[in-house]
Amino acid sequence: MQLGMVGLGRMGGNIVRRLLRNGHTAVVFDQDPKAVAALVQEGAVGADSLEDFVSKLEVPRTAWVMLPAGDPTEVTVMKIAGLMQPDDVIIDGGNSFYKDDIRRAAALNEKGLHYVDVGTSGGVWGLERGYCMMIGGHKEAVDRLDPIFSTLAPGLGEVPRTPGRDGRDPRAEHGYIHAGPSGAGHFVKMVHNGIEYGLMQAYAEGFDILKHANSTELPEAQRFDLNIGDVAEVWRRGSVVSSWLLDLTATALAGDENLDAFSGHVADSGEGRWTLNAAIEEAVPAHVLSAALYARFRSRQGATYADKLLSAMRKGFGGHQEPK
Ligand SMILES: O=C(O)[C@H](O)[C@@H](O)[C@H](O)[C@H](O)COP(=O)(O)O
Repeated sequence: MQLGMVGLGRMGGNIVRRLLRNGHTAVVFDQDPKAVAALVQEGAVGADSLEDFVSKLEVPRTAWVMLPAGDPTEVTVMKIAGLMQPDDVIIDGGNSFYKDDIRRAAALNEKGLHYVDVGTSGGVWGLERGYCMMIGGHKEAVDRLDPIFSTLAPGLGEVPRTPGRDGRDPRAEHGYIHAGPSGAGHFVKMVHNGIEYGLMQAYAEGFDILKHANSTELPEAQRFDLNIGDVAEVWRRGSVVSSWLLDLTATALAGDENLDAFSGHVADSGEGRWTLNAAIEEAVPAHVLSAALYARFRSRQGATYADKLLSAMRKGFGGHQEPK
């Protein structure tokens, strides 16, 4: 099947590669002509503008937009929509806010176009391992795109089948779901990323405690000089907390246990905040996910104003002096 791809960064470029390697064809466009040229070398058809891109797509057209969420995606989706014909499909595969999907889908549906939101997980490993996809949109469009999704997905692989799933939608165990109408795909991906923050924070805090087990604050007999790289490694083997995030942790610690290459400043691109907004709108308690998001904010500050205020209060009621 032919797919058009706009945005040939780490995700878009590798999605096209995985499709080309598995017998599909692709038309590609990026602001950077070098990114286009690289994929043309690998068998894609290149385009030098969005107009050229749309003109090279087979009817009914399928254009996947893989750009940063917000303005870049909004502007590109709307521009492509203006160039397309009824029954064509635009896929937003980035990490868009689900309410933007709902709005965009309604605007595109008025023109007879389909809008499909695809939450895509797998990062730079997706080319080889496949991408986990959470899809929202009209059944007709999602079903039409099945050859693309089934190729991009990891497939059954070596993951043992879940007992009791016989007779259920087989797409889930192949690594993709049609979650519901427009926005549902990115809604599920948003919560996935909220959980990602919480899991990452849990590992980070646990390893911090292990790393400081030799603290001079502790009685000497209770100090442990632990090899935390080995702890990460052993937990990968049969422990309850084994996971891919732990695998990545073990790899990082095997490279440099002190993590000197990192400043400790941790960014966030929106999904964790949106997950908490959803929790508030649903009145669902989300203690861990909130704490994980705030830990990221905290990582970007030294001593905060709040910390100084805590010191001021301790000094006030107890005469405790904190060194400046
Ligand atoms: O599932 C994934 O493959 C990742 O979650 C991916 O989507 C991306 O790496 C995150 O968006 C980073 O999110 P933060 O910048 O918010 O950590």
